[in-house]
Amino acid sequence: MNGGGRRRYSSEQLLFDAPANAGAGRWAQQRGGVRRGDGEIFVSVEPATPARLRGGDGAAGESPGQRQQLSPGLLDLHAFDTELIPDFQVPAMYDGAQKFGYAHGGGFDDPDMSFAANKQMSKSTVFAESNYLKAFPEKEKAAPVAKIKVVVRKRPLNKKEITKKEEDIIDIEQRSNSLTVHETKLKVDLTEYVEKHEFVFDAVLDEDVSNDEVYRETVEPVVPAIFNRTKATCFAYGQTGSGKTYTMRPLPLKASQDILRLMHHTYRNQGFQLFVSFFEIYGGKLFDLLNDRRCKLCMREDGKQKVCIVGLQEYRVSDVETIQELIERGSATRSTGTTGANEESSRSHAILQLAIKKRVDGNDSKPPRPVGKLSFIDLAGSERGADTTDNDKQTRIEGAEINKSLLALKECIRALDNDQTHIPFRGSKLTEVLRDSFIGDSRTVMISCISPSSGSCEHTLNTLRYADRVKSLSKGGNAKKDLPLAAPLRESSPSPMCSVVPSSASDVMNDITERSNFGWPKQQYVKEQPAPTFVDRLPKVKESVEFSSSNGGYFKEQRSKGNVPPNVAEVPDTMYPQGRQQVRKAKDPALELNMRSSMAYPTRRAEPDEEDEPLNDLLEEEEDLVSAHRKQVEETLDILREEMNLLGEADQPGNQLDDYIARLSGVLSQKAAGIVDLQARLEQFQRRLNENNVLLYA
Ligand SMILES: Nc1ncnc2c1ncn2[C@@H]1O[C@H](COP(=O)(O)OP(=O)(O)OP(=O)(O)O)[C@@H](O)[C@H]1O
Repeated sequence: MNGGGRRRYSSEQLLFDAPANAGAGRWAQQRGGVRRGDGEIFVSVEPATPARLRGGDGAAGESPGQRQQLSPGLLDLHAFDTELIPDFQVPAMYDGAQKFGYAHGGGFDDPDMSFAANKQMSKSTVFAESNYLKAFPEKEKAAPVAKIKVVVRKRPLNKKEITKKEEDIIDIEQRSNSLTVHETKLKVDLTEYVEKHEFVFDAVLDEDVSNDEVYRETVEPVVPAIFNRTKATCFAYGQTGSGKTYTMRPLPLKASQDILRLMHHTYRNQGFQLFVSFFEIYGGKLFDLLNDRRCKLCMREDGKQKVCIVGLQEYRVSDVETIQELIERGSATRSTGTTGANEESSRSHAILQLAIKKRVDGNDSKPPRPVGKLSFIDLAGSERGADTTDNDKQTRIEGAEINKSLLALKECIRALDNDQTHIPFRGSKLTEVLRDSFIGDSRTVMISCISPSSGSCEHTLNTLRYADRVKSLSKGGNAKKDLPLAAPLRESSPSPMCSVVPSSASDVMNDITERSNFGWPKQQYVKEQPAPTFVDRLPKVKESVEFSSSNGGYFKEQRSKGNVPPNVAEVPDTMYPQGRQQVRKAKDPALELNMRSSMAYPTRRAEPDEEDEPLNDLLEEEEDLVSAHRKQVEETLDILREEMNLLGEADQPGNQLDDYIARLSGVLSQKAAGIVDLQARLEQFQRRLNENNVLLYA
């Protein structure tokens, strides 16, 4: 499809390209001050005004057809024509958004680095941007659109992290789309060393990149495609507080502006219409955020296994102001809570969909035909699973549910990765709802949000590994994997990243990648390197410790190799390859001292007895965890058998629906309980490792 060795997807080979994760964010934080009257059908006609949004009298000039644009409460998520279309060249939106009014740092961007929680999009900006419609250039250029694009965005250190003197451990190399995580680790003898993890993605965005730039890098290129029957999905994934909501919040509005611009210019008089819906998945249930979560939505499958959301309201919109008000209203209704890392953390997955439909035969009385769709998903935080053991019951239930959907997402990704014909979309509400967005002609943009702080290192690595896995989907599984850096760095030329084949997404999106410098010359874009205050290039020493990446038997393995306790803490020479000076920022002398001391090589030989006691405990706990895992796998197999029987019986004529529902419900609860239990054990073990200052590969 996209050439360059990219995997081809057909409607049989269901595509699920997104990794997932979760977040809490609010696309807009405050109520927009505009409410729809109870039970009223909201119709927006152009140009809509807030008064109309209140559902008051129909505006002059509306046609009767326009006044009945609320969809009939049954949104067929699969109503799109899934016939595959060849790769197409879609028209680019326009030449440089800045030219038409997207000023840097203005509009919906948030230049405030102090992390103010509630940020409002300025009304004046919105109204001003409506005027861009008039300025839309006739000239268009063709731009290929990658099937999957994985972008990483690093946020700045926040006040709390700065106060705690946490280090920024992420180096971003925008020119090569690579980033490096510097992880401080402890050997089993408690000596420290720094391990580098390098990743390459389709784009990496550092803390200075604005939301406008994020939009241009991620969603803008796919917008024109949805006029060509494409379903595009944009996800934010990352740990709590990593910036998912901050990143996602402005995107739908910016996309709506571009969609309207295309509707009013390129596709003028072609009968296209734009519809907005906004719902959340909370506790495994669906709620309409544009209906004040008043009633629970039902997801149904029709005879053709198409998923429909019964009761979800869709609003036809034709101006930016109305869309903004709807987004604000939905965002304000969204479920949020507090986590350790984020005071206003999303508890739900929020899904905002912009659907393009077309009038049938220019006739307003017939329901318009779905053409394409753009979905924005702000997922709940990826480590919310930790809450399952630490918090109150409600939080634990939320955590379990979030875990379930994230696990289901992973399962879908794994299944796609293995070219399985059956993709387990039914694993969670989230994957069920998203199913149609990943089959047929789809485009997926995943934005992995990461925190720069040393305290978040483990979560950051998890997020990046997840992103890496998704990226590998887009290129037939040969993505550069996150490696402990030993062999590849030693064997490769001075700059290991040079040896990395660019991702196929990058191949396909050459001109977009060119624009990853966001429209201005690369030179300008690259941050000026501060004068190095500390160069942590290590002396070349012989690597003597091998690390096992397998979870089971790490300690045993170390012991059998005689590495416990190790004689001398040696640092693999490959961690900081010669020929490439790793410049890191030492923020103050104390920190510099710290960094230096973390590089020191203690030579004290630990007494075996000193080391053995905690180690034996850990060994025992490790064994317990592995046994529990084994037991869980066995139980899962039993459950699977039970499910197969259940399905077999369900296919028999005259089967009892009640019995089926009850048994299925039991099976699912059992499954979920097993996973939650194992997760709790795993977290307990991780905590113990941390208490003992032992860090392992994730
Ligand atoms: N790139 C950024 N620049 C400045 N501030 C940011 C950036 N990213 C995030 N923030 C700030 O960090 C805080 C947490 O961000 P946000 O709520 O988006 O995280 P989240 O990933 O959605 O968290 P959760 O999963 O808990 O909902 C917010 O106050 C936000 O304003």
